[in-house]
Amino acid sequence: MYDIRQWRHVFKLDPNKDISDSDLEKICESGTDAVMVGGTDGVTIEGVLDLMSRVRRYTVPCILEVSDTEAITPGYDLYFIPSVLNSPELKWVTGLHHEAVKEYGDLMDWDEILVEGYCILNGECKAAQLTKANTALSKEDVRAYAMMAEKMFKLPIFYMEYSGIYGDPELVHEVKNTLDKTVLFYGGGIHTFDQAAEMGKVADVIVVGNSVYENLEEALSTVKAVK
Ligand SMILES: CC(C)=CCC/C(C)=C/CC/C(C)=C/CC/C(C)=C/CC/C(C)=C/CC/C(C)=C/CC/C(C)=C/COP(=O)(O)OP(=O)(O)O
Ligand SMILES: O=P(O)(O)OC[C@@H](O)CO
Ligand SMILES: [Mg+2]
Repeated sequence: MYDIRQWRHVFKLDPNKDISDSDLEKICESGTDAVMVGGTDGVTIEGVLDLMSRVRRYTVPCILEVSDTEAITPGYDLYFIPSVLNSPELKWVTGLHHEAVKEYGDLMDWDEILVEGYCILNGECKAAQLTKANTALSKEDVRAYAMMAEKMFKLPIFYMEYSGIYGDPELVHEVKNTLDKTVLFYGGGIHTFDQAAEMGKVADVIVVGNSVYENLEEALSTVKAVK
């Protein structure tokens, strides 16, 4: 139904932040491949439902990136489920997932669910703090997580998460060369056309989050940089 291997660009909206109708229209009509709803903190069912109903006015695919079992609702096109491969706490790798599948497993349409193998690389970001991710990683460490995601666990997505800071395009390039089928998502610190173009050359899909709330016109320019 949705072929993420064709995607190049995703906007990530935070249910914990306000966005006006006119800004949301620009985002949804920008030519991005999808709008993903997700955040680390303050993710409530009200926020998730509000963004879903407002993004639904447009034809752009709408994804919920699940970070809290209390804030899941039917009605999204796809559900992305993060599993933080470099967290030492089982809870963030398979623990919460086990609880959620116990509760919703029989109701779930598994064709709508894609697991993201997360590798968090900015130790200062909220997701790293929450999951106590080990971000002191060498190139070999990151490549090994990518290989595990693809070859061992057959995950559809490997997500290099720098949330809040611009990452290392050379490392992203190395990881891209490690992957064959698994789609490489890059997210973090993309604000400008040039940054999007640079990361877009090495990652399959770039994710643009916070800059939407900081400088929307520049954020919109990132779509044209990769498409
Ligand atoms: C009928 C019905 C309800 C259907 C739906 C079925 C369905 C989809 C069920 C889900 C089943 C399932 C397996 C759920 C998993 C549950 C879960 C809670 C998993 C844990 C996820 C996880 C590891 C979270 C940790 C944090 C994380 C990695 C978040 C990702 C998003 C992220 C990094 C955002 C950036 O953060 P932000 O808040 O924007 O940070 P700043 O403010 O600093 O920018
Ligand atoms: O907010 P930014 O830094 O753009 O990061 C995007 C996304 O990877 C966050 O999960
Ligand atoms: Mg954010």
